[in-house]
Amino acid sequence: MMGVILAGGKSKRFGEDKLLYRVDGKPLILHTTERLLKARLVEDVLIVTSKERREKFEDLGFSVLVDELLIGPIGGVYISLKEVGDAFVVAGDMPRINPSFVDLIIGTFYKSESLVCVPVWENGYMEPLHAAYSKDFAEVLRKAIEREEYSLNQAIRGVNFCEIEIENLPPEFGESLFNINKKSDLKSAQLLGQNHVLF
Ligand SMILES: Nc1nc2c(ncn2[C@@H]2O[C@H](COP(=O)(O)OP(=O)(O)OP(=O)(O)O)[C@@H](O)[C@H]2O)c(=O)[nH]1
Ligand SMILES: [Mg+2]
Repeated sequence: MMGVILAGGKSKRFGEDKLLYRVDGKPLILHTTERLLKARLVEDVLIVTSKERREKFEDLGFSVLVDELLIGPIGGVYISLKEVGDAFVVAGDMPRINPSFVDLIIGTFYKSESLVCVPVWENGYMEPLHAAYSKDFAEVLRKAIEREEYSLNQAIRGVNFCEIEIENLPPEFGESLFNINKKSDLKSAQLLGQNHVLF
């Protein structure tokens, strides 16, 4: 299926466009896309961002879908499913994506009858920005957006979805969910990079 990378956020906590910020010699978003493309079940990737940033990502060599809504991740997921059908969606700020974990989620999705397959922590916390979505979920999202209900988590909880329990998996799969929100998160990203060999 298509890999979709959400890149329409404001990077408020980071203080400048985090997805173009260079980490280990290249923009953060390239770390995310390169890892996502290593998943066997991801055919290609697509960036979903604002009109203003379209060119910046095209210059990096990506296909770009413009998010006119900019109401948060729910809008990016909605537009992608409408445009490309089934998709594996991640946030652009996830430089430690584990391709085997992505394949596990997509494989589980294909075997299930669910509209969404999403990793879930023991405490119930869901990771909707590292999840497989059916094109049929677009209609559910359209209705939620129409009602001005912009919580992706709430929309998922309203349908038949499958949960992938993170704590039951190898610990390096959990690292896949690590994301960069503040400048200080970069330190942990680099440390992980030096100490762990994922594949
Ligand atoms: N297409 C799209 N992507 C979004 C939108 N809002 C957030 N994202 C992306 O979703 C991912 C996770 O969001 P956050 O970690 O909160 O990133 P952010 O919104 O840029 O950062 P903050 O402003 O600090 O919250 C990031 O890759 C964002 O670029 C949106 O309205 N549309
Ligand atoms: Mg984040």
